[in-house]
Amino acid sequence: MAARVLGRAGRLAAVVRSSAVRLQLRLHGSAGLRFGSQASFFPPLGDAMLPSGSFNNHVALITGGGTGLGRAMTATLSQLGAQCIIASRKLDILQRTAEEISSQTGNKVHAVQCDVRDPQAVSQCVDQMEALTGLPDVIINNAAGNFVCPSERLSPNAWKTITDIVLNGTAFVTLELGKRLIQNQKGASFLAITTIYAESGSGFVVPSASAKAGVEALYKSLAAEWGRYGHRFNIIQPGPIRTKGAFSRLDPTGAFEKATIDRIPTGRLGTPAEIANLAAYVSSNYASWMSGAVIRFDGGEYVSLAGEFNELRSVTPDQWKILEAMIRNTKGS
Ligand SMILES: CC/C=C\C/C=C\C/C=C\C/C=C\C=C\C(=O)SCCNC(=O)CCNC(=O)[C@H](O)C(C)(C)COP(=O)(O)OP(=O)(O)OC[C@H]1O[C@@H](n2cnc3c(N)ncnc32)[C@H](O)[C@@H]1OP(=O)(O)O
Ligand SMILES: NC(=O)C1=CN([C@@H]2O[C@H](COP(=O)(O)OP(=O)(O)OC[C@H]3O[C@@H](n4cnc5c(N)ncnc54)[C@H](OP(=O)(O)O)[C@@H]3O)[C@@H](O)[C@H]2O)C=CC1
Repeated sequence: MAARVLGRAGRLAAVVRSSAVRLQLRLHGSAGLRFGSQASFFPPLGDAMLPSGSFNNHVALITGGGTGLGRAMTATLSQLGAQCIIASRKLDILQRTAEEISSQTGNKVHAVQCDVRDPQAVSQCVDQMEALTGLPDVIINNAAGNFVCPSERLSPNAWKTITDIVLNGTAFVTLELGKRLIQNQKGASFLAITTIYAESGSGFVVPSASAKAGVEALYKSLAAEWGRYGHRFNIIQPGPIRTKGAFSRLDPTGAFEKATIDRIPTGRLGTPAEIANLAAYVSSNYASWMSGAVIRFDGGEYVSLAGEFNELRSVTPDQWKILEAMIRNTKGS
């Protein structure tokens, strides 16, 4: 009897061992489910989520509002009734965007040239804004600079350029407006756009990771300090959303796009309209109790990268039968 049981266990172990070799070969050959196919479960919606008029009589400043995600946020706020000011270095691009959005929504978008690295330029931009619209109710710090680069190739000026735009630029805009709003006893919503690797850090984008982490510390600190002046401070950490500015500097050949999508549990990139809806909600009076929040908006990419067993997604149900048998076979060992 004992010999029969031992014989059966031995045969099972042999089957399991040979199946395990086949399984290993197949895994190394990247067999299994294609993760990207899950996108059909998560179709993006493009229309504005908040009721129309949610930003009537509101003024919004969006840095970097001429392109990419900043442009999408400006379009949504403008559609919902806000008077917007968009600010960055390239006046021609800002003016084109402002005209296009104004003509679509019927609400004025103003273009103001400003390099956020220069505190004097920021102060002049706010002067111009005060003259055009008065002080803002909504401030979105969205302007940024970035490129992939091995850290050993970074010059001091490369480091300074990125950290000046991202951390110092956000601080200059926030402090200049904060002081004037406090003086005028006017409350406002401040939103900073960071990135998921502000939390984890990331190789090859080290100046950006360091500066975005600084922006998060700045906003969490001011959420605690300036609530007494009527100011809210929140952070959105986007995952990958296709924009010319980001993709041309972070994946110039397009070689990494498929791998990026494959690791996102919702199987696709985000869209500018989706983040614009979230930014509009966070900046609106519907979110008046939200301050100090850090909202990760990445289709699940961060947790997907973090969990050390997540690669087991590529194991098929048949392969699981084998793995389970192997694990159960360890009983008593
Ligand atoms: C594996 C991933 C695969 C796929 C994913 C794809 C995409 C997205 C996924 C996630 C995104 C997550 C986060 C995104 C964060 C972002 O911020 S994206 C937004 C990017 N947008 C921009 O950067 C727009 C603005 N950028 C610019 O204007 C320029 O690129 C700038 C360089 C940042 C600034 O221009 P400026 O004219 O002021 O500066 P320069 O004089 O040209 O350069 C200053 C110094 O930097 C050095 N430099 C410039 N480029 C590089 C480079 N590519 N590599 C190394 N060094 C560089 C330059 O030489 C200067 O230094 P110096 O020579 O010592 O003087
Ligand atoms: N797209 C993505 O996948 C992700 C984006 N993000 C973040 O989203 C935000 C928007 O990025 P995205 O739209 O993709 O990229 P863009 O390159 O389109 O946007 C960056 C904007 O910043 C402005 N800008 C750059 N330098 C300065 C400066 N010195 N002064 C003022 N404005 C400046 C640029 O305008 P100009 O050249 O006219 O100055 C541009 O409009 C950024 O904060 C980025 O870090 C975060 C994670 C993922």
